[in-house]
Amino acid sequence: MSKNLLLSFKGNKQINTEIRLTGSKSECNRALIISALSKGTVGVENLSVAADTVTLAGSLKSVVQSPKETNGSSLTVDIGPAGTAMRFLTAFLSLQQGNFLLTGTERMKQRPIGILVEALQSIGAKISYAENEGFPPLHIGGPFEQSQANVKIKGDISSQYISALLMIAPALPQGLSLEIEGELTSKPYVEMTLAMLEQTGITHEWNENIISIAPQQFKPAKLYVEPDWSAASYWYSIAALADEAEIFLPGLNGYSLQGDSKITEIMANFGITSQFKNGGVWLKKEPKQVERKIFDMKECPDLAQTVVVICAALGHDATFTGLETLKIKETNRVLALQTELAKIGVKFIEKNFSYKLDCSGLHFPEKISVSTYEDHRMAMAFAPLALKIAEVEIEDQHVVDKSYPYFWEDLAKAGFNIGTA
Ligand SMILES: O=C(O)C1=C[C@@H](OP(=O)(O)O)[C@@H](O)[C@H](O)C1
Ligand SMILES: C=C(OP(=O)(O)O)C(=O)O
Repeated sequence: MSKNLLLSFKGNKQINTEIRLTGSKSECNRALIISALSKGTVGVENLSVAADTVTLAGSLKSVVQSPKETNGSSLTVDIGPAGTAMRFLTAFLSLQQGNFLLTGTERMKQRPIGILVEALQSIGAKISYAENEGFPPLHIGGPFEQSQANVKIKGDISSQYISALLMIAPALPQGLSLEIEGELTSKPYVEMTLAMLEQTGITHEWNENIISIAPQQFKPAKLYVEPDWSAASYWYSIAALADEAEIFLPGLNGYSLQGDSKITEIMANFGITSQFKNGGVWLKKEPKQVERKIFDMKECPDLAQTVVVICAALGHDATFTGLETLKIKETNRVLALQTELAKIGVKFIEKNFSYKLDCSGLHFPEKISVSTYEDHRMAMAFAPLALKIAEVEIEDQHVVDKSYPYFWEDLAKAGFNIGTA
């Protein structure tokens, strides 16, 4: 495990900075898979430096370059902590010639994948579990002969299963018709997948709960990756916790494919305005009484920790809904939030499928030490607390590499003091 960091912010809590964010992890993951499926017809611009996308790019390269003889040997593909890559590769590798062992971190082996595996098996894919039923690692032997085009799939556990299937659909001889059962969680991510497929000429039909994609060729295209709005959310948090803030994030636009661009709307409630000009977004802090009491995170689960910590730090009692999927992400994020918020006297209480923040005991000690549970978003959501607490120790500095490797450098640029603990 890498070193812990000590964060502090000396002097006036005024932030005035320009931060160039890396490309969206979600857009990159899709662009890389689509590009690989298109066999080079589709190119990618502005690739992210996020470790998850670097790992996915490396895995795809190793698969393409691996010898194709069928002597029974198997290529191990280890995607570490990258959940989206795990789900997308499960579908992608089913179509490739060869045998693969798809694995990841110990946490990855606890993140469910049975729904996607069953859907793929139902159309003929050859996948089996290497350890525990329903979880990675997986043995995948491809390619397969497609037995049918119709698939029923549960929509309320992870949208990544659906995106994974939609991306391989045009390359399947019969295409795919996905019937989504139950409510669809993280819907903007499915819309992002379809929009990026459209940019490469792939058409779809979406009628009620059925999404269909016929067999089609990818058209020559360049997929341009926008900076990461989930990463931008930490700058909204910094603006909210500072006394004064003016922050420019170049490259972000108001018509994003990323559902997490909803942070602009959420943070307007906290007096953080977002103005799109000069090729980016300008964040400004205006005085405002926070009134909104309910936040539904179903469409933007990756913003949950950011917004919960902002409310806690501002002593704003609010109710959160749509957090059902948080327990199966990099860590059990609900439990992690409950444990870490207790360190500033805030309770996060589960009641009838929603969570209520009780900030009545809020206090800022001289120092807190934040555990990060191998979750980049725990580190980044709690780091802005250094604007309220003299010393914030964050466990495992490299945990942020997953989506935002230059996070600490960017904080230093904005005026935070960063030392090793
Ligand atoms: O498709 C994607 O790129 C993602 C979908 C979301 O997952 P779920 O659909 O599991 O909520 C999100 O949390 C994840 O970080 C990225
Ligand atoms: C949930 C996340 O990632 P993944 O599922 O790709 O591991 C995330 O980045 O917050």
